[in-house]
Amino acid sequence: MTSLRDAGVRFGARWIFRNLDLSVPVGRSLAILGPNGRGKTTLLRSLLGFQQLTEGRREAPAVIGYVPQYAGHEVGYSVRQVVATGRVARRGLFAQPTARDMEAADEALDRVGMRGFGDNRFDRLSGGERQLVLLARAIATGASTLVLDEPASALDLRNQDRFLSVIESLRADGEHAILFTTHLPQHAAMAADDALLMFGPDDRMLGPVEETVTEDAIARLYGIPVRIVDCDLPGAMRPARGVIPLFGQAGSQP
Ligand SMILES: Nc1ncnc2c1ncn2[C@@H]1O[C@H](COP(=O)(O)OP(=O)(O)OP(=O)(O)O)[C@@H](O)[C@H]1O
Repeated sequence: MTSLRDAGVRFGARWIFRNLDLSVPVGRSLAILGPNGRGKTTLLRSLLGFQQLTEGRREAPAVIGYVPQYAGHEVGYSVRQVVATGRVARRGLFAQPTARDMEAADEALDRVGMRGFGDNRFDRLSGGERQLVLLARAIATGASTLVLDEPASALDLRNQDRFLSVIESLRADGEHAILFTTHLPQHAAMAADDALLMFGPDDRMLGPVEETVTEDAIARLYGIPVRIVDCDLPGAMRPARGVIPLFGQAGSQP
């Protein structure tokens, strides 16, 4: 279980969030939504223990799989080596990957559809390819909690679909607690059990996506009207949910 209790973070005089109670048990996923600068990364960093809380308490497992918003360049390392670092991290700074670590790295790469890139140099991958590799690295840690900061921001539509399937399979295996931030409410609707909508430091909505990712709530969050469309296509594994932003209509909002 990863949780925050009565948590708050303040930078100078500005509270980013406060009075926050949040817990994500194994077997569930939580999407965190909010406009730019609202505090999503600060919240994830607080959950990871990288950001000290100004008030409140944090409870988390010793190892968390983390996909940062911006990756270092890892100059000269192969994709497999980068993914394998996810496994050795828990054994100490100077540990070397074993044959089993490399095997686990390949399995994780398989899971995100990047096995064929294993021998490529990580620093020569595209932005979207790197995001998938970093997701594989987080999976390869074997951690039960995965914290993903905008993990799909550079992915094309096909790879967004792949990413959503990976999250879904991690959720279905009942062995992971998953938290991710996103600017795409449809990703929350498709891959999360619960959503946290950050309206302001002390103003938020937290609950099942069916109750939180609604046209009214998303319009209030971004100041843009949206329409939510459910599509139940014949032969599809399950219904799809789309959130369509009505660009150019913000002025007509109350
Ligand atoms: N260490 C810090 N000191 C002071 N202010 C900070 C610090 N870290 C973040 N901030 C500020 O806190 C606010 C929240 O930042 P954060 O990165 O958490 O937002 P975000 O919701 O993740 O934004 P985005 O969607 O643009 O990635 C921003 O205004 C940022 O400038």
